[in-house]
Amino acid sequence: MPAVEVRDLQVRLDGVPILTGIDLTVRSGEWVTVIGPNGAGKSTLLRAVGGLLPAAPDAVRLFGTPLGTLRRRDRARVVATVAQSPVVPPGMTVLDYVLLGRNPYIPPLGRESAADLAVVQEVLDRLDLAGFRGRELSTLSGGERQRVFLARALAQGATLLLLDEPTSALDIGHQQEVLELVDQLRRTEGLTVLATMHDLSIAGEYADRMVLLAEGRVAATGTPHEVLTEDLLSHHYRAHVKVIPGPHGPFVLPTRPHHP
Ligand SMILES: Nc1ncnc2c1ncn2[C@@H]1O[C@H](COP(=O)(O)OP(=O)(O)OP(=O)(O)O)[C@@H](O)[C@H]1O
Repeated sequence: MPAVEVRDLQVRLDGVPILTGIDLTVRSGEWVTVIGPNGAGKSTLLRAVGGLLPAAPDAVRLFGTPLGTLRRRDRARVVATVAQSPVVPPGMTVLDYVLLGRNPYIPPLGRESAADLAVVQEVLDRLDLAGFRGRELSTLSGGERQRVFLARALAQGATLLLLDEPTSALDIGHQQEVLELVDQLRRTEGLTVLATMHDLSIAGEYADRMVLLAEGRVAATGTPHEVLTEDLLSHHYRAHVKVIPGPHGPFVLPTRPHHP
């Protein structure tokens, strides 16, 4: 059974059509990355799949269950989202923020258990964040904060991870560390990943399949080799690029246009 099934998804925001006729299947254990120019609708698609938009709940099924029939708490055990700029409650420490990921497991009016704290500590260790436990989020650098957002999602223990630009603020070392960790969790814990990324070479290295969105519609879908082509990218991004083969996927290099 697929982890994500999207059929003919239409999203309008404030009367404006943002996504039109989107079909998308993500198999269990697969890593699918959505690419596309600014404003194409990538974040909106992830928000719709994560149940964060009221639009068309019947157009999305998670592990066979229509999204609209899942209660919030049950949904949170199935799908965890790392948004581009999550809202952070003022004054909150890293530990308390990552503990929010355990909310779906804490009984109403109850407190976190020792097991919840152990899960959080393990995630903090894995993401190189143990030394930041007591720090207020507002005092962290952009990259440190981005790792904390991912930590909260991993602490949630959901099988489907939605990552909206998870590495945009990270240096190349931390980019690799975070993406390798997610890929390792995918292989060892059977996580399914649906991500958006602007770095096309990195996107192609990690994804099994890619979806190119343009103006709210699916313009292409397939393996990184099928989607990351000079023709498709120059047409939809209006960019001059060179695509060269790499060991884990094509490398996409922006090149300056020729001037006569
Ligand atoms: N409430 C709204 N009303 C009207 N238009 C909206 C609303 N919210 C988002 N949009 C528009 O929807 C389009 C898609 O936005 P979205 O954030 O999904 O794009 P994206 O592909 O993730 O872009 P980026 O690469 O810049 O992050 C944009 O043109 C945006 O301006």
